[in-house]
Amino acid sequence: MDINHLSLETLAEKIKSKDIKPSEVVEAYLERIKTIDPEIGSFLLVNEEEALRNARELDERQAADDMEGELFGIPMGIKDNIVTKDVVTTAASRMLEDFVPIYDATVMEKLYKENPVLLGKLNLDEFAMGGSNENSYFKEVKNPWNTKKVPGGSSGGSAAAVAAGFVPFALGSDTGGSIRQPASYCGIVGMKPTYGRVSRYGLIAFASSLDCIGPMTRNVRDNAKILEIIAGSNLKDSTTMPDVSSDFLSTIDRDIKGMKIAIPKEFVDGATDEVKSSILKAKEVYESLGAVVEEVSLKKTKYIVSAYFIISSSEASANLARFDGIRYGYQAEGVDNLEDLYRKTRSEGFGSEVKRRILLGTFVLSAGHFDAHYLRAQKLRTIITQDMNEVLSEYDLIMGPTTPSVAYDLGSKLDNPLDMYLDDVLTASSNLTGMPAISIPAGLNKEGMPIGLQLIGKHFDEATIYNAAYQFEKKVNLHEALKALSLEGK
Ligand SMILES: NC(=O)C[C@H](N)C(=O)O
Repeated sequence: MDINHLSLETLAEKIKSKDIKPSEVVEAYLERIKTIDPEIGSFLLVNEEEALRNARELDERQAADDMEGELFGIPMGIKDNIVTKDVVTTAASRMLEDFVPIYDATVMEKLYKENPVLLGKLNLDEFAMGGSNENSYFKEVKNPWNTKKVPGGSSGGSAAAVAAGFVPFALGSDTGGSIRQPASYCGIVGMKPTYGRVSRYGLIAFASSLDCIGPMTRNVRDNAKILEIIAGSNLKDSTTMPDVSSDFLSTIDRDIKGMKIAIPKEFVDGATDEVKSSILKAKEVYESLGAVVEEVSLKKTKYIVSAYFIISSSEASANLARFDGIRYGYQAEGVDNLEDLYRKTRSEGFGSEVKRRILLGTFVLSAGHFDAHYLRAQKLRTIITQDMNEVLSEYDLIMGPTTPSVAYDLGSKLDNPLDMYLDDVLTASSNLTGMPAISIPAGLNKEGMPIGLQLIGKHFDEATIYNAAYQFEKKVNLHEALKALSLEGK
């Protein structure tokens, strides 16, 4: 049995029926991480001893038929900007290289109630800023489909780990596309939930009005299961929404006949030919399932990237002010006075992309520039939301590519950050508007690299997204082909 490529659902069943022991599962995953991850770089920390100890405890409980929890014995990996009590959490930054949190993020508390096993913490772009995972202070991540290519970012470690069979599921975070873009590049399923669906308590803040935690999995049902577990309002995050249902699996297999789906022409126009043709094929799949797919126009698409980078950098400059060398984290040595301590700590502790964002954010928030940039970006945010809401008042979903192109060569965009920023054009609108959006595998290009299909839904209507995504996955059945192809032969 190929334990590493079973779905989470099947794995959970096999553990519950005592076909496999939690320790066998955990050992199989750890073994794969040990042999293959040195080539990929997805883990920043493997929690080996603790994971094995935990799994053996679960073995005993399995033997005693005491198997509470929907994730009993299931291994998981967590993006390293989500705090884990007593487990080093770095945000892939020198600033937090030795930071051991004293509490668990709310999503961790929710997961732990279901008895999974934490295998470790996953690599990312420093403080989640980037789209290729090359901005990690520790090491870059490589795409398991082709190790010369980027895995995407910022949740590149999470996406690569799931694609490579190192974990059946991972958590990522998405501020402008950081779950969906790497999911698309690595041929997996990544969901950015509605803003307010999942608590951000314990997520190291990048841009608080945009950040969302979400699941990354190899198939749609597993994804819905994890979101059901981590969703819910929470007193520690006042932006979470009370009283919304988080039941996605009971409606996931509904017939989608008559579902109305919009394809914005601006989303397809900017994509490469191979991505375009894959999305047009997806359109045909939806039509064959009885959905009505129509072209629409989202005229404000051209403003998305500028509004996103101005707002996210402004918020980042405020959020990252706390890293001053005094409270916690890295502290520079050999300083003369307080001013010097701040300057040296921040110069040495942050990488160049993080500094770029702090500088940009501080600039646009400063007197004289606030109205011209920050305020205008906020107005654009409202206009973009109106534009999208208008379409979603007539359609159930918006579909299009997740990214304009497939994963590119490592190093190829490092000298041109703007080029990398432009990759967020199709994903950042869901962050600006707070809408939920998923990326699912739609096909492969000639070189065998995955292409992602994005479905965007109405606020708090993840159920419709999962329903449409699952029907597509069943019809196309690509994930079976995907698991065979990724890391060919390994
Ligand atoms: N965190 C994200 O969603 C990443 C986005 N590409 C950015 O660099 O801001």
